[in-house]
Amino acid sequence: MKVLEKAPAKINLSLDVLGKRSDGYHEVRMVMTTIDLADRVECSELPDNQIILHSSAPYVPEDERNFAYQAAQLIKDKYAIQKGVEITIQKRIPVAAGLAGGSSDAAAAIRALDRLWHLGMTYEEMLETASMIGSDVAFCIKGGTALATGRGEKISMLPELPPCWVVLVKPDISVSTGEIYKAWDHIVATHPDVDAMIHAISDNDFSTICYLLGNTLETVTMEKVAEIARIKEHMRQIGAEGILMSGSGPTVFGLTQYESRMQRLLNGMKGYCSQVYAVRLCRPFTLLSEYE
Ligand SMILES: C[C@@](CO)(OP(=O)(O)O)[C@H](O)COP(=O)(O)OP(=O)(O)OC[C@H]1O[C@@H](n2ccc(N)nc2=O)[C@H](O)[C@@H]1O
Ligand SMILES: Nc1ncnc2c1ncn2[C@@H]1O[C@H](COP(=O)(O)OP(=O)(O)O)[C@@H](O)[C@H]1O
Repeated sequence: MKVLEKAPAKINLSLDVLGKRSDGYHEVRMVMTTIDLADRVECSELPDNQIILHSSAPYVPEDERNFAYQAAQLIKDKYAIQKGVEITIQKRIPVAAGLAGGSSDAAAAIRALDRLWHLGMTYEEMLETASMIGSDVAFCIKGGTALATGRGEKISMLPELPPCWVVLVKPDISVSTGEIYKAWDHIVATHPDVDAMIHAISDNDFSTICYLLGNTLETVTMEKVAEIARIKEHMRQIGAEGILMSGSGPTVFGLTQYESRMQRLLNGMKGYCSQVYAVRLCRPFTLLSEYE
């Protein structure tokens, strides 16, 4: 038997850091949403007790360092599964981009293995496994639009965003999430208004959502990657209604409700950067346990 799951990328609409915790992580408050730029994760049962993983992208580990591999190992241990699995990941999400590609692959593997091995996992059980892999994996279990708190693993679902286009521009450079958080400790931070963003989403108010976009990590990454400021300025000139860096970066996204403006952004930014995508938003997943 084979099970296929889509693994969509996320963007952060509002990302605030409240401070450093005693466990080394940072306490965050962030509003995130999934977008229709997605990897594909396929899980096929193997008769013998092993995990094999293939990825279509270079530089993505295919052993226990891969987050989807870790998901399979954790589930096999927790549910005492004596069978194996072959995981094939077709990567479309740029790697180390602030788009949570690896986290979403892990979440997709959890959903896929729940179906493959008929485990009947509840959402809470999936969240528990997700949190053992990485901070962003819990959000990726259901996707959609949500508030994430704690180190990112506590999820409260929010209403869906008004429909819009998301244009993504990924500079040809990668940053380390850990280093960006560490550098944040030494800056005078600006704090986005996360509560106002939640209200704007509840009001379905697209222009206020655009106005309130904010990411406290942006200043840090911008100091390291000068191109981010240039991309933002270029997108502003073309006419994106809201512009922000996602996560720890370096990907910048622009929002627009107009197809003509999306086309202008896509064409304008393609001449400027090699990795440019225009996508829609994604609805949250309905989990198998929620059908019952
Ligand atoms: C910044 C965000 C925003 O959504 O996304 P990305 O830029 O990675 O997409 C996340 O907080 C990233 O989450 P994730 O990528 O899962 O991070 P993890 O693997 O858990 O942690 C990587 C490293 O980042 C730091 N870290 C992460 C999360 C957090 N709340 N505080 C931290 O200080 C820690 O140093 C940790 O060792
Ligand atoms: N399935 C995966 N896809 C991509 N990267 C992965 C995966 N599993 C583990 N990784 C590791 O995680 C690192 C961060 O990848 P990614 O999740 O794409 O970053 P970000 O959260 O910044 O978007 C990569 O450099 C890679 O070594």
